Amino acid sequence: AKTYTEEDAKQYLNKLNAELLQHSNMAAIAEWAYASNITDETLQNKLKVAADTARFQKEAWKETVKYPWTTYKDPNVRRQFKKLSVLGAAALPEDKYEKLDKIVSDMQNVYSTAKICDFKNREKCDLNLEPELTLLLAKSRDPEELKHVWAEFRKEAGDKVRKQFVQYVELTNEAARLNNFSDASEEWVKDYESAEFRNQIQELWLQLRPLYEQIHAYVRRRLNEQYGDAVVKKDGLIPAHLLGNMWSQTWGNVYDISTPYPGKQPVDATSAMVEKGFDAIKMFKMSEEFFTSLNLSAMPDTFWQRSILKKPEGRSLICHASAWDFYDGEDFRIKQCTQVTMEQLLVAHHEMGHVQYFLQYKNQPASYRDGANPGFHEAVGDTIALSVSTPKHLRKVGLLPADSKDDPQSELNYLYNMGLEKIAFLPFGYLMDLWRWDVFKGKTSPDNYNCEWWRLRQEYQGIEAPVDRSEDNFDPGSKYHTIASVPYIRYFVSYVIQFQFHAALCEKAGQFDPKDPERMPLHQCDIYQSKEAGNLFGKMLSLGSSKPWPEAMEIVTGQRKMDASGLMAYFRPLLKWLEEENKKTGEKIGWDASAPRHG
Ligand SMILES: C=C(C[SeH])C(=O)N1CCC[C@H]1C(=O)O
Ligand SMILES: [Zn+2]
Repeated sequence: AKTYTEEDAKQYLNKLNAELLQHSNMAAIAEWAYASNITDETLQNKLKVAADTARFQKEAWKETVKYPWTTYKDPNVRRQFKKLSVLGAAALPEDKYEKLDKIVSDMQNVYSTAKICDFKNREKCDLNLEPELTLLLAKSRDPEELKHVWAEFRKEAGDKVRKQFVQYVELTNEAARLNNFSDASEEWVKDYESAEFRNQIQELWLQLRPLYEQIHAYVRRRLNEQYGDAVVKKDGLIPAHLLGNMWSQTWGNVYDISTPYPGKQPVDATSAMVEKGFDAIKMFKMSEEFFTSLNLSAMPDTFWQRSILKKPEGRSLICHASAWDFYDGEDFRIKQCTQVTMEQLLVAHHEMGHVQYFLQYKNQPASYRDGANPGFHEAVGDTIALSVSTPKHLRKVGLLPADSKDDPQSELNYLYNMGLEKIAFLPFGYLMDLWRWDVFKGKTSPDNYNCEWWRLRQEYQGIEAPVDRSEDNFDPGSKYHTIASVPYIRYFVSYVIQFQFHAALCEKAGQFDPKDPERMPLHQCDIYQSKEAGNLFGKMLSLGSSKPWPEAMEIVTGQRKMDASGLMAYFRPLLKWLEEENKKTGEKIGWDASAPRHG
């Protein structure tokens, strides 16, 4: 019989690694072909290649688990076997695997091709989420038009996939149990490698909730001024359609109707980008240049040849922005239906952060080609974008008027605008998987999917639906990650740790001193062209998932915990101002959890 010594195991890992990369490359090519051009044949090809890959993974797994890897001495060998011993969805019988893959593909198709009729011109019925509905929700100040867009999209997207989603939950849980998890929620948090992870997240939310309640109270007051009591009550829940975003997850698009100090220098570079003739390529070239200024990697030629950076005409595709690793060390791509706006410039940096991570760990073995944990992968680009967003940096690159200066009121406006992106997001980033964890555990059953969703939206975000909701609706399914089976707590983690990374890199760049934060405020820091900061970041990025994430965290920040210190330091001046302002206007902070439901 074959022996399974540690030496044998190392040989086995080398052989298996090459095969895994080869299959991952083929699977990525087939997935890209479908996501960038949705047709019956690209779907069939994707399902076939995925089934072949699953068959290979299952065969490999049967061999992998024969190795007594927990007895091996080399922690690196043990760690690779630990990761390779979780087979994932490929553990399902082949017919069920294909059924699950088809369901998720079809749900993405429904979501990505959903179209509605225009509010004003009911004959025009070809409005897509990107770019038309996104633009309407950002720019319209007509509550009735906003309500129409909000409700009609949900009819065409989430409501249409409710039945498939129920089957998706059953199959995903079946796969998790075949991997010895009690349900899919346990498998979804495994990469955080801590039994305390969900408690840590809850602790962070309790620490950050006061900050959220302050900005919520201020925005509610400004929306009440804008739209009146009949549309927005002064002390209740904020109707979801007024917040400038299809999911009310970031509120940057209501900055211009809630500016603390109007008439000061702009904080948004969109008009300058349009004026200077920016296009998608220029936005991504600008992002690449920031990374190379840090002594991090440029994009390989194939990136510019094969990425899709503008929405192609005349075909269906998944527009939701994504970054792709093709696991051959050369082929890395982004697919983004880019619009020329500041918000999209930041999304471009977000996606380029993913590709930078791919590039930094491209020599790691297959099982280590991931973020230290999924939150790390989401935090790379956003960390850089915290520097890019500063008025100082935007002036330096000619995207804000050079003569503008950083007077206290302009600074507050800037911090408020950042708060509308980063603080407003926190409860949404948390509740997405609070809802799904309970669905996978069976605590939330199909007959109260939507009721539970709106209970969480009310409890955590203090928002409500602008029109009546029932179990005929399926609003969670109108969010991409729900129907694409992409976990979401990674973004909550990212929005916390990106400020820890920013504080540490700013310190390294000599732009922040935690012992004297007043001297150089963290929100003014721009690490542009700091090779010291870039080298420190690169040291962590190159590890991939080869070490437990606290070790990766320690490389950058000198300590091993995920904590709110960076975020609180960054927003301290804003919190102080919001508390004073809300006290001055006598705002009620928070909302009644049992406030009567709208409509
Ligand atoms: C841009 C991406 C691709 Se990973 C994304 O899905 N994000 C980035 C921020 C939160 C989340 C969302 O859009 O819901
Ligand atoms: Zn991302």
